[in-house]
Parts: sequence; C-alpha cells; structure tokens
Amino acid sequence: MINEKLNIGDVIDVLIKKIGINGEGIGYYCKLACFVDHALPDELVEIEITEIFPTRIIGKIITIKEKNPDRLEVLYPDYDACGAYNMQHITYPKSLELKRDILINSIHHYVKNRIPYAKIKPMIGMEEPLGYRNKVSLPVRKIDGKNKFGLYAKGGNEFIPVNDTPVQHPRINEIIQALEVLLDTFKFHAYIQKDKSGYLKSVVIRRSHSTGETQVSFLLIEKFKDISLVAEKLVEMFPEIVSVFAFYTKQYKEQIFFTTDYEKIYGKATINERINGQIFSLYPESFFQLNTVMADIFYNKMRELANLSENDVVIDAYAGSAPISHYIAKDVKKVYAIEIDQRSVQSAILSLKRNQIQNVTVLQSDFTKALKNLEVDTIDAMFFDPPRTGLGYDTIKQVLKFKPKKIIYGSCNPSTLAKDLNDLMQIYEVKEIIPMDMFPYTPLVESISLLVLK
Ligand SMILES: C[S@@+](CC[C@H](N)C(=O)[O-])C[C@H]1O[C@@H](n2cnc3c(N)ncnc32)[C@H](O)[C@@H]1O
Repeated sequence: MINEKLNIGDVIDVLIKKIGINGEGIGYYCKLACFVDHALPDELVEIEITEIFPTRIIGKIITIKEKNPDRLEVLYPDYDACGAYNMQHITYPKSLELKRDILINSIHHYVKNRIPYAKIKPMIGMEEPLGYRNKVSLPVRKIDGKNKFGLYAKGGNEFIPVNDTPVQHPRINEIIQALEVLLDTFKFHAYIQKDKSGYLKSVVIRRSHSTGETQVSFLLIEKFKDISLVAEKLVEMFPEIVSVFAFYTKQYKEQIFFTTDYEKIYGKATINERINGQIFSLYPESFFQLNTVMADIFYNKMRELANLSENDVVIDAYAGSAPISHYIAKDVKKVYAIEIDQRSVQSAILSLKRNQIQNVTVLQSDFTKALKNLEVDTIDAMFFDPPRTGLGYDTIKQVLKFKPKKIIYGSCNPSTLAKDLNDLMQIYEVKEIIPMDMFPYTPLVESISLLVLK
C-alpha cells in the first residue's frame, strides 16, 4: 500500500488531471488520488501532504512548477478561504469549462448507463459575473473591540471578517460596512458566548435586483429596544431599505439566521422582486434564487425544454415562491406547486394572486408525502428543483408510480443529480443537460436536465 509509505508533511510532486466537486485539483501519486485546493488541471504542483486516508491524500500547494495558462492571481485570499469567492484564481471563461467538467465527472462517477457527453451542453455563463448575489447572511463577531461581519473558514471555526465580497451587490456591501460602524456607535455589540454579553448574532440583507427594495433581518439573542435605533439610522442612510425584521433565538451555538420568534420593526413585511414581468413578494425567510439575472435564464430554459401543451397537468416540486409555476402557468391547464416551507408558500400564494394567475394550486407539504396523497390520475410533466440533497430513492419511487411523460430537473448539486439520474434512468432517457452558472467564481454547478419516458 503506497499510502503506508507516505507521512503527513512529506513533499511530493503531483500532476493535476481534473477538477473535483469543490473546485479542488485532483491528481495521482502512484495511483493514489491526491486532492489539492486551488490546483488547476494540467498544473504540476509541489505539495505538502496534510492528511492521509486509505484511498486518497490531501495536500497543500508549496509551489506551482507548471501553471495552467488560465491561472489568475488571487486578489482576495480571505474570501477564498471562506469559500465566498473561491474560484477567483481562474479566468471566467475557463471556469465555465471547468464547472462543466465537474458535472461530467459526477455523471461519469455515479451513472451506470453512459450519458453521451455530447448531451451535456456548454455551460451558460453570465455577461457580468460579479455583483450578482442579491442576498447575504453573515454572522457578526466582536474583534479588537469592533463589530465585524464575516464568514467561517472552510471546514473550521476560524472567523474571517468579510464586508465587501465582489460577488455581492455593491449596495449590499455598502450597507454591511455602514452597519458595522452604526453598531459600534450605538454600542450594540455582537453576542459573546464566553461572557454572555452583547445581543446580535447575525444579519441577513436581501436586495431586489429589479426594484432595489431592500430587507434587513437581525438575529438577536434577546429583545433589545436599541435595535430599532440602529434600524432607524440605517434606513435614513439607505432609503431603499423598506423592510426590517428582528428575529430572536436562544440557540447560542447553531448557525441559524431565522426563527419563529420575530417581529417586524420597520416598514413592509415583504419586498418586491420583478422577474419576467411578474412581481414576487418576498418575506425574509422565503426562498428566492440568489442570482436574479441567471434565475430568469434558468426558468425560461426550463419552460423551453418542457415544451408543454395547453391540456397538460404538471407539478412544480420544491417550488419555493413558485417562480417556475409563474413561468409555465400560461402554457398549461393546471399546475400543482409543492413546497414545504410556510413562508415560501405564503410568498407563492401572494405572488400568484398579485400576478392574477389562477390555474396554480399551492400545496404546503413534503414533496414525497404530497405525491402519496395527490388524487390526480395523470401528471404530464414534473419540474424538480430540490435542495442540494437531491430527490433520493424514496421520492423517486413515488415519482415512478406517476410516470410523467417528461421530467425537467433543475439541480444545484452534480453529485446528487447524478445519483438521481441513475435511478430515474430505469424508465427515463436523458435527452440533454444544460449547465448554467448561477454562482460565478464558486465551484457550484447549476443545471437543467430533460428526461423523457422511454
Ligand atoms: C432550490 S429551492 C428551489 C425553489 C424554487 N424552485 C426556485 O427556483 O426559487 C428548493 C426548495 O425546496 C424546498 N424544500 C426542501 N425540502 C422539501 C421537501 N421535502 N418537500 C418540498 N419542498 C422542499 C425548500 O424550502 C426550497 O424552497
């Protein structure tokens, strides 16, 4: 066993062959897989071994002996460390190629019946791939007597102050920076568990891409009236903030952002996002895609691939605020939008009403349970857009009972997509897979697969 001859701290040379699911480079040392953060395919890197497992080793780069021509200098190492912007070391066009490779590698790994690579289309990228994030969720810490927003380093507890990530909308960055100063001014500091002092755990800021309306949500350890003073001042500085909430928690350790104990402390309960000419009314907790520009492309592509007919009855599963239902409602007879989260369901119902859409029924339920209880004989098409965990076999078993003619599967995780496709391919043929860059400069890969009943 070659790994028995290796030790942590050893220095070896590795030629990087491909990219892994987290954007790391993967090469081989005497047939043993080596995972190296920030190494790119075709690079020869000298690495120090940091971890050894039975079938793989992990290493960190000491020197890059042969560079990939598309490598860029890392301008923001802090963001890189916390995964907020961790593909900044590659030119954007090359990152699109590599992210398609991540999808191909996952499919190659998990799908037994081959999907010809020609069916996996080139990745659709963004024209302006920075400043795309319409929402940020940041914990706050007191560092050297000052409040700092930030993120935790990948796989650890180290807190890295971050208040101007280039992938966030610039106006959100301005709000975060102003808030840090205001919190200091009002002596309203971050909760410190050690001495049980302070109040604030985190903040979530969501900004509508189309209207600019902005919503700020504070998560506090307990009710504290001074948060209204901070909010008042913030709204004065940023008039686009039209909705402010305070959420309360006693869960000191958990990384959460919302709870069921909350109050609205300023303005409206929802902000409006306009997409495809339709208004979505979003509560702080409602799900909405982080990248509004790409979301529009995503939903239009789903609709185009589905090629629906006016008598079709379809399911929009994992519906969130039901944008997919909105995009397809006019093409079909009936849509069932199924979503588990109460606030997203409220947003869906409110938005459908505002947009005068009447042929969509929203069901608040776990999707698998909803399928078991649904009293409908024929479903012509199903749209899936699950969380990163994918569908799983229990859900697929229920789907297979309905045998919809078409499945349009939006995925944000190539690994779970590949496992689900492998199961669905018992009775479905994969017609095409379109990757798209919903999260530029991160290794996350969004895609749409079209499956047709064999
Ligand atoms: C990736 S989001 C997609 C939402 C929507 N399609 C969109 O594009 O905005 C996944 C959604 O699935 C919901 N969800 C998670 N688990 C679920 C389940 N078991 N059944 C139904 N919905 C679920 C989440 O609350 C979330 O709104």
